[in-house]
Amino acid sequence: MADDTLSQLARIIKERREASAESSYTRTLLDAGPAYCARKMGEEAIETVIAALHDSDDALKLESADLLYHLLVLLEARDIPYEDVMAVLAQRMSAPTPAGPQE
Ligand SMILES: N=c1c2ncn([C@@H]3O[C@H](COP(=O)(O)OP(=O)(O)OP(=O)(O)O)[C@@H](O)[C@H]3O)c2ncn1[C@@H]1O[C@H](COP(=O)(O)O)[C@@H](O)[C@H]1O
Repeated sequence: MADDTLSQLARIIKERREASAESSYTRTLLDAGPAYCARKMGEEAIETVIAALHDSDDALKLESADLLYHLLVLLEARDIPYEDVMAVLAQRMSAPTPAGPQE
């Protein structure tokens, strides 16, 4: 279900390449290019860290949603299919788990 939501959002973001910039925030991000999208994602990552350290669970959920959206936009800006990232994760799940940090 959650994975389905992400894949649907990735599809909508791709479709927004054809939308008008006036009607679509995503289109304005894509028009600004990968470097701008990367900067926006970095800002959202920092806001997520701050929420994790100082804010409520609800605030962290909202920042996490912003972060996931901006990551998907960045992948689209770089023409990297969302499914390729999922394939990397799936491959890791089927591989032996690496050792964790040493004490
Ligand atoms: N999931 C999201 C989503 N999450 C976060 N955001 C936007 O990401 C921005 C968060 O960045 P900031 O906190 O920096 O907000 P900001 O200061 O307004 O942004 P800037 O002016 O600095 O760019 C906000 O404007 C949020 O509205 C999103 N914008 C769109 N979507 C989805 O993307 C799809 C396409 O949206 P449109 O492109 O708007 O049609 C739709 O399904 C939307 O629900």
